[in-house]
Amino acid sequence: MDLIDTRHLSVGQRLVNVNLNLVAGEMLGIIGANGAGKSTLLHCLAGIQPYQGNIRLAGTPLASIAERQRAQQLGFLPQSSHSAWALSVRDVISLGRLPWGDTNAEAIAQAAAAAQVQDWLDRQIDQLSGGQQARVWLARVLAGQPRVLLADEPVASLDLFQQQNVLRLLRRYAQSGRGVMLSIHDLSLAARYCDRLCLLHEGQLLAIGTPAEVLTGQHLQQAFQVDAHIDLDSDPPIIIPR
Ligand SMILES: Nc1ncnc2c1ncn2[C@@H]1O[C@H](COP(=O)(O)OP(=O)(O)OP(=O)(O)O)[C@@H](O)[C@H]1O
Repeated sequence: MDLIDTRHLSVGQRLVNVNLNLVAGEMLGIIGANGAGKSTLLHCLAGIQPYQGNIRLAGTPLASIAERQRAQQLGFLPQSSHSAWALSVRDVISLGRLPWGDTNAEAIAQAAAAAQVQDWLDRQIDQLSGGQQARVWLARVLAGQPRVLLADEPVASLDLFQQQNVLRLLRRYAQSGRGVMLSIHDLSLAARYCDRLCLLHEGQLLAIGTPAEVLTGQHLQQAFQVDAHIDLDSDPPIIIPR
């Protein structure tokens, strides 16, 4: 079943006629050069960017879904988050329950454990490092237990161990019958963890499919202007500029 499908999704020249879908159980990686339109696409799906065309959430037009229901179904982790207030980690994670109007202690504890932030619940978020804060904001989204989790570069500020931890947990999250769509610059990690990839180039969908279908020399040359060494058969996969 398609959790998300877009038809002729456009935002001026920033996103042009993008047709894609997110299937239940899958993790879909959005890749492309700086400025290719990855955040713009995620912002449209998250309901914070006006667009032309159609987006459907589990078959229902997104525009016809009440804001609260939409927030229950779709969780969004922006590229960077910060709090204007000195909130505790527990308070930040609890914000993820706002769409439900509860403080489901089990959901909050599970989210904190998954993002490995459970030891900091009583600390102030502004007294954590950048990468530590990023995991707390991820826990906030997880606490809402959305059917579709959208994440804009969720591993950009994380160390090697936490990149692996977060990508594994997002994959498990998708495999539980939900869906995850994330933008990611590290193509080797994208190939290793994503079921399918969607390659954007200058706002257009250049390719969508399995990592082997999308990560070809020709596509990477067109999208990134690099001649890349690609070895998807090695474990882990290797994609680096020559
Ligand atoms: N608020 C905005 N108003 C107008 N144009 C914008 C706005 N935000 C981004 N853009 C433009 O839209 C295009 C796509 O930007 P977007 O942020 O979606 O790219 P991206 O693929 O996420 O890039 P990056 O990898 O650098 O995060 C870029 O040309 C950018 O300059």
